[in-house]
Amino acid sequence: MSTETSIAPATATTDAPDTGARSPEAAGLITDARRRIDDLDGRIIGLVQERMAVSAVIQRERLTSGGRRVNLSREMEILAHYRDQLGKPGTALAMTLLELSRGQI
Ligand SMILES: O=C(O)C(=O)C[C@]1(C(=O)O)C=C[C@@H](O)C=C1
Repeated sequence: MSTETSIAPATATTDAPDTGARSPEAAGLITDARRRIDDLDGRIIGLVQERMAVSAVIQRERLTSGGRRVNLSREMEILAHYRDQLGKPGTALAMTLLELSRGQI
C-alpha cells in the first residue's frame, strides 16, 4: 500500500474544525474569524478578572472603613451605562459582572 492512499488530503475543509461552511473559502474565513473571537474572548475574560480585582479593593476599603459592601446607587449607574450602550441585554451583562465582582445579594 502506498502512503498516498492512507493520508487524507490537506484541504481547507478537511483541516478546519467544523465550521458549517459549504466551501473551502468560507471555511477559511470562518476559521480566521473564530481565531479573532477566541482572542477577544480571552481579552474580555482578562478584563473581567481585572474588574473583579479592582472592585474587591473598593469593597474591602469601604468595609474596613465601616461602610457596607454594596452601594446600590453606584450599581444603578453601572446598569444604566450598560443598558445605554448595549440595550436590554446590556443590563443582564452588567448584572452578571456585578455578581462576579461582589457576589450575590
Ligand atoms: O463602585 C463601587 O463602589 C464598588 O463597590 C464596585 C461595585 C462594582 O463591582 O462595580 C461593586 C459593588 C457595589 O455594590 C457597586 C459597584
